[in-house]
Amino acid sequence: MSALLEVAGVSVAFDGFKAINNLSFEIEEAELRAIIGPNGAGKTTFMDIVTGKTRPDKGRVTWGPSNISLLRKSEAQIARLGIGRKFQRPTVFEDQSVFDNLVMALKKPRGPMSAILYRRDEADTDRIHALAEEIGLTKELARRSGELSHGQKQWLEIGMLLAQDPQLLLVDEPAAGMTVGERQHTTRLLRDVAKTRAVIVVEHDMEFVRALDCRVTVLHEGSVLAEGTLDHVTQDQRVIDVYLGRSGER
Ligand SMILES: Nc1ncnc2c1ncn2[C@@H]1O[C@H](COP(=O)(O)OP(=O)(O)OP(=O)(O)O)[C@@H](O)[C@H]1O
Repeated sequence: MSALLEVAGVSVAFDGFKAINNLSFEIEEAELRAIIGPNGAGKTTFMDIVTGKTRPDKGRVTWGPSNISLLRKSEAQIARLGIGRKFQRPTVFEDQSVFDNLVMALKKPRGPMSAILYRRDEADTDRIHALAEEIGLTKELARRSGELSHGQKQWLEIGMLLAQDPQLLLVDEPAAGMTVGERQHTTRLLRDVAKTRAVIVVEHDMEFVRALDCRVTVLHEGSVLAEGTLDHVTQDQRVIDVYLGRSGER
C-alpha cells in the first residue's frame, strides 16, 4: 500500500541553521502517529512544511494515491486537498453557539454566490449532530462556545476540522492544559478519528502518548532519530540521551 503522505529527503534552513535535515517520513491512511522529540527538534517546522506554511529548500512532499506534490501548493489548496491542522490554542468563535461554529465549518461550495444562496438543509443538520456526537458535545450544542471548558473548546475545534472531512489531521499538543478526564476523552476521540483518517499528534506528554497506543516517531535535529512502539523508542539509548534523560520525568 502506498503512503498517504510521504516526506522524502526534506531539508530547510533558517539563516544557515538546518531546522529540518534530510527528513523522511511516511504515514498511511487511517493511521494514528505520535511525534515526539526535544524542543527545537523540528516538529513544528515539519507541520509547517506539510501544510504549505514553510517551503523546504530541498526534498519531496507527496500526497494521496496519485502522489501529488504539495511543494507548489498554497496553504488553502493543501487544506482543500484534505489536510487539516489544529494549533495548540483553541480558536473557536466564542460568541457563537457550538452548533453555529460547526455550521460555519461545514465543507460547502465556495464563492460569494454560494455563500449568499446557502441554506442549511436537513443533511447539514444531521451532519452537525453526528459531529457533535463524535466529539462528545451533543448536550452543549446550544451553548455559547465561550462558556465551554478548555477541553471542550479543543474538541469543538477538532469537530470543526472534521466538518471539512480531512484525510489527515495534524494536532499540536492536544493534551496541554487539560484535566485528567478531558485527556481521557481526547485520547478516545483521537483514536476514534484515526479509524477513518490519518492523525499525527505532536506531543511532549509521555503519559498521553502511551495512552494513544500508536506508532511513535522521534525527531531530533530535524531528522528521524527512532521510530516504532513507545516501548521500542523509549528503550533506545539515543532517545534517552537526547530527550528522555533530560527531564528525568518523561
Ligand atoms: N521562522 C524561523 N526562523 C528562524 N528559526 C526558526 C524558524 N522556525 C523555526 N526555527 C528554528 O528551527 C528549530 C526547530 O524549531 P521547531 O519549532 O520546528 O521545533 P519543535 O520541535 O517544534 O520545538 P518545540 O517542542 O519547542 O515546539 C529551532 O531551533 C527554531 O528556533
